[in-house]
Amino acid sequence: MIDVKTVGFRTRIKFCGLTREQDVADAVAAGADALGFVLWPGSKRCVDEARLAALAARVPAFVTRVGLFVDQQPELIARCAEHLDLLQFHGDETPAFCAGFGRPWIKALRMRDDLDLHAAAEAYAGAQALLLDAYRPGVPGGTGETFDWSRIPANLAKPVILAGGLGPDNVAQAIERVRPFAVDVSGGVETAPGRKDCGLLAAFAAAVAQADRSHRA
Ligand SMILES: O=C(O)c1ccccc1N[C@@H]1O[C@H](COP(=O)(O)O)[C@@H](O)[C@H]1O
Repeated sequence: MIDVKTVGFRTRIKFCGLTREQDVADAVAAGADALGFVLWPGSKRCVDEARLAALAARVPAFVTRVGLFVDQQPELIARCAEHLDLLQFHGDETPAFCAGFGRPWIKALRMRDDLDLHAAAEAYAGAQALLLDAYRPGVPGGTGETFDWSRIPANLAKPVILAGGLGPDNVAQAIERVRPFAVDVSGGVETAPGRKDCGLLAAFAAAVAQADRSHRA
């Protein structure tokens, strides 16, 4: 397991749900480590394969291109993977399904009351990390809601990507409480679904950097 308390550690940032070239540029300028593209048609942030290709081509080296899927056809995922560095599975995909595309992957888990995180970490042992998001029945993600961060055990066997209702105003508190490997945000840096705001992207990244500095002090 990664020791996030190591001197020099910095909390990684994933901005998710990008749909516009300018937002890609703004997110990279703000200091993004990863950019997420939603391929699930049920989302207002969904991009089709052509848009994915166009946006992914704008992402510079050393910034990870992440594709988000919710229980989708393997043929679509395989085609999209050509433009992606990492796959994010946000539905009920099995570990075997997630591992079937020859790409690194992460598994999103929605924090339902009965979720056993240790068991999930064991089941999804092949994942690069677990992304933890709020649970709302019938909605696979992107709810803009937080969850009880104290439910995340410190000794989980996988790196944690904390998501769900984060924004410039609460991300520092979230980092202080959880010490995740990375934070993931969509709605908290938008003016409308799929439309990121340059100022909010920068404010979010600044809040993460400030939280990291406070931790080291
Ligand atoms: O963003 C979406 O529309 C979406 C749809 C379906 C599954 C996941 C989705 N987004 C993911 O949810 C987290 C949390 O979103 P928010 O910050 O609370 O708005 C987001 O980071 C995406 O990874």
